[in-house]
Amino acid sequence: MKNVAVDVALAAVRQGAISPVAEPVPLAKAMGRVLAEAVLAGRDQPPFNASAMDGYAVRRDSLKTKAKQVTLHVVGESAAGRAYAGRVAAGEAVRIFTGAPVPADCDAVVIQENVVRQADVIDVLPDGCKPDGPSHIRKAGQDFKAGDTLLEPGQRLDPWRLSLVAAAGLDTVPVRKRPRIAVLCTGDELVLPGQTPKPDQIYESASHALMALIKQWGGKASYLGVEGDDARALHKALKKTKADLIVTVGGASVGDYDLVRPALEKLGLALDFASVAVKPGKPTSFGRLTDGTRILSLPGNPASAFVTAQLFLKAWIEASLGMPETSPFITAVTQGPLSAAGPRESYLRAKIGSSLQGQLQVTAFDDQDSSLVSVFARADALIRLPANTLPQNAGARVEVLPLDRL
Ligand SMILES: Nc1nc2c(c(=O)[nH]1)N[C@H]1C(S)=C(S)[C@@H](COP(=O)(O)OP(=O)(O)OC[C@H]3O[C@@H](n4cnc5c(N)ncnc54)[C@H](O)[C@@H]3O)O[C@H]1N2
Ligand code: MOO
Repeated sequence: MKNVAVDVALAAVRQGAISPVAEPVPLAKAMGRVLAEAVLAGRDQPPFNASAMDGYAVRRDSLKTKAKQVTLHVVGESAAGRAYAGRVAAGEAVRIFTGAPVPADCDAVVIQENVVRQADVIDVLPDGCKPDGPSHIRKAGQDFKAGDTLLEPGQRLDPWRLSLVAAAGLDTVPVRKRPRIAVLCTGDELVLPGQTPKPDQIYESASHALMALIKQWGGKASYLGVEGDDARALHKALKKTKADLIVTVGGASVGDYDLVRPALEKLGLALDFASVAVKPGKPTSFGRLTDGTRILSLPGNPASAFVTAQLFLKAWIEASLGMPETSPFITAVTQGPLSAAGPRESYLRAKIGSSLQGQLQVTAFDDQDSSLVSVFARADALIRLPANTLPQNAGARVEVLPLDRL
């Protein structure tokens, strides 16, 4: 397959994912990891009828009266973690606190604001005696019930899902192993930040973003550094790398110094596709080496590398973690006119906002050159224009891919 459409490339990348492997991790280290198994509830939550307020647990029929207020005897106390185990008869009450088990005989809690207490006697004021008033009781299992599936395999653990795992009582979670991804940059013109560039050199700026994105998306990133435009050195660096996926950056196009492909071919590269009809990012390729290592070659222009990473690297990682395929797109209205797309599916760096009417709006940056690092640093979304999209007027609805900004 030579030059393929984005959806064809995406299908090939997902097809080329590695098989997910499970490993247990402590809950404290599970943030961002993807579940290998469903999380089931072992017991009801709450496990007992619990008071939602501080006050007095009573039998509702004790509150039925024609008088203005009811007098009850306080026979005990139920605190969170220290239940009252005795019986409660009509005319009796138990002092109770938020989160404490409601005694078996009681079916309502009168909040303490509606009570006047003297020693072991309470007078329930009229506001506390309403027969159809709230019970202030959280029923056992209101949150979830024993046996419920709380989380599905393939779901990523975020702070709120971690809380749910903790509420189910698990201290260890079965998650999918993070695929190992090595990033190699190429080009004689590149020096590392902190080094002194010659007048014809620039700083290597793509790998830091790619490594951070790999980690955010669930991979284990390692940096192979920068190799110059030297076929033998490239071959050597690639040959000794142990990874599930090697991401190369730069040297992917058709110039005399685009030496990544020949170096990979010496290692038995079999390509699924050699380039993609996408702008930016055309010189993106994917395949595997004889030893099974997957190869994703991204173009060197930073914006091209970041757009193709967003599309293909993310999809590969998610498929290798066994995550379900979901569409990342939302719809918004373009604030300005947009030029025609041309024969490649196009991704414009853009900023999302909202109008006074609450409509989601998106504004493409004027300069869409694929070398621009500064524009990506300001963008929070990509506008997707299918191949051959005609010029769009301001106000047209467009598909938008929000970036995973922190
Ligand atoms: N005659 C043609 N020329 C080009 C074509 C083409 O089809 N025919 N394609 C163009 C397109 S599209 C792109 S995108 C670029 C990509 O080329 P490469 O992947 O070979 O990338 P390089 O030439 O190595 O670098 C391009 C550009 O990016 C800078 N770069 C590279 N790596 C980094 C890095 N890690 N950090 C910062 N900047 C980096 C590099 O200095 C170049 O300026 O090819 C077009 N040419
Ligand atoms: O595809 Mo290149 O990435 O257009 O600049």
